[in-house]
Amino acid sequence: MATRPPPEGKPWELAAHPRLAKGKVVGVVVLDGWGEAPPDPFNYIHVAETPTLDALKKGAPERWRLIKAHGTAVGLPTDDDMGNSEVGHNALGAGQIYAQGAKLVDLALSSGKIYEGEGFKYIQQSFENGTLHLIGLLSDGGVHSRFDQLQLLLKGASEHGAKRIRVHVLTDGRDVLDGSSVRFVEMLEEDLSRLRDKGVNARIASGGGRMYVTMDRYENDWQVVKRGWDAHVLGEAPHKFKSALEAVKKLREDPKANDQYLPPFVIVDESGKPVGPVQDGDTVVTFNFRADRMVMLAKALEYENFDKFDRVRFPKIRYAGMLQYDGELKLPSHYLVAPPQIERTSGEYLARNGVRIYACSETVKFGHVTFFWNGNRSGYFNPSLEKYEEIPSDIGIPFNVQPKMKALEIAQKARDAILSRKFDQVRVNIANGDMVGHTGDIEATIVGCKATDEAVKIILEAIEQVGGIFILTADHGNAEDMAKRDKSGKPLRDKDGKVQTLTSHTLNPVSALSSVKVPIAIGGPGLAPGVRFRKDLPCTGLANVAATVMNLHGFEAPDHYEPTLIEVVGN
Ligand SMILES: O=C(O)[C@H](O)COP(=O)(O)O
Ligand SMILES: [Mn+2]
Ligand SMILES: [Mn+2]
Repeated sequence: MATRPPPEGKPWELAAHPRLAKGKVVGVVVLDGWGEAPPDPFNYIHVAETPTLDALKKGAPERWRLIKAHGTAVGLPTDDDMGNSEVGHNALGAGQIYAQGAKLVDLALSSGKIYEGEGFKYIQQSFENGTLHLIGLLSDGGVHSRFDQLQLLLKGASEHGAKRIRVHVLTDGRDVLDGSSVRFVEMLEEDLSRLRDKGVNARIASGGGRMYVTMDRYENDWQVVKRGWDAHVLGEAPHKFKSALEAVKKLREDPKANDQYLPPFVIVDESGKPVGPVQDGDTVVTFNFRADRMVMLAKALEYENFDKFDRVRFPKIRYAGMLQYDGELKLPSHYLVAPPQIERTSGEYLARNGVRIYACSETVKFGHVTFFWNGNRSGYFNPSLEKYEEIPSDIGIPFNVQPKMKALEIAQKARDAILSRKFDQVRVNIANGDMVGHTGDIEATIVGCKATDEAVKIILEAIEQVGGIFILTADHGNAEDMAKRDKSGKPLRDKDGKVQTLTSHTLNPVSALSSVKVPIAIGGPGLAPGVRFRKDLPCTGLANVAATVMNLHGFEAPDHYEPTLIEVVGN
């Protein structure tokens, strides 16, 4: 991975493409969670009415194809790893494949290097007298965290001196099946009991469902993080239990309960006292490797000056992230594993070559099309050439209740940006396939997919009006398959005969189709007539898109980029 290192010291100037003109407006549309799968009653993209997107597929066979969006094609440890927004947008924007957080943590743990690094040495200093708190997502989804990494870290930390450990668990049900929280808590309790046998005072101290407690992103709703702070740090929550297993089982008895949205809880001792609030002299590690849903908590844990909610108490702790979550903000300042150094992204190249860029999405995906796209870098490369616009997402309402989300608003902003002719690239992320897909609500997902199609129509019409070019793709799958399946591809049913809903991103279990592919389409009146997708590149993925986009802007891509998907034939 990252086989061809970026050319240090090489010029930033891009050569002109020999056949493609500069100066066309290029609309770059990323449909979030929009994979390609065979027609099927659980393929809600197929079930929904999507005439605009259907026309792209049927209308121009040389300008529509599939590319890989999961596993090693996006820098994940194996091809059994489903894709996600972070690695997807990193690959789309960077044009190169980097070993991603999940893999870097695996390597650091298996080699033991994690325990030799500055970050671990820093937290280790508090092991003698303080408690080690581990906060993160309890899941084997491999998107934000992995259970086996937590297990190794618990074992390794205790072998390296941690005597008192408290784990604060966020239940998933989004990247893994709803209800799996019970099994994960059971497995964690077994591990902690083994540690106790070895004399380590180890317990689960608090928890809650990831979407309601702690793991908000892009500052959509600080109340989510406050609920986490109260439970994990202050030891206060509306629900108190003697054990985490009792907590998840009891809280799930509510017929509307769901792992993603479990209320916050704390574990208390016989006298009703919380077993593990964070105190002065303690250490906190947030064990998620992925940044977006840990940055807000990291700010609360690290910043002396903080006004997003009343922390009540700001304990003097040593805090480290599994990774550094924001390289620009240097947040957190201490971390156990160095994040991938994603360099020379297409955004930076294009800005340095005078391309004016507009990027837009709604809050829940805004960082995807800016921060992730630009290699986990916040801010502009050149503020005089770029404009990033965020449309506030709905707060406090699940996306199945408002499944159209802000698709139309994003499309209208994109249309205005295209028609203004102030920008050469207008880039958007349309979130519905993913965000509504994660709710597992069938009817809502169909509405969301239809809204996506309508938004695309608006953008393509604007491109048509200015004689521009569009390139449309996705970052990973989600809404195209919402049934959990057996190895033969047959939907799995629960004990009542109901098909089990797949709320996660997709990974087709059928061996012959075991890769997840997303569509990519190009077109628009500005596209030179001889442009078509190459046929000599059978193994392509999201990382091939950046070179393609550069070509559409009239530039050759740098040599170290994954190859372009297009060629120009004829005269
Ligand atoms: O954070 C989330 O919402 C999910 O775990 C992954 O979805 P995303 O990769 O599309 O953001
Ligand atoms: Mn996504
Ligand atoms: Mn998602």
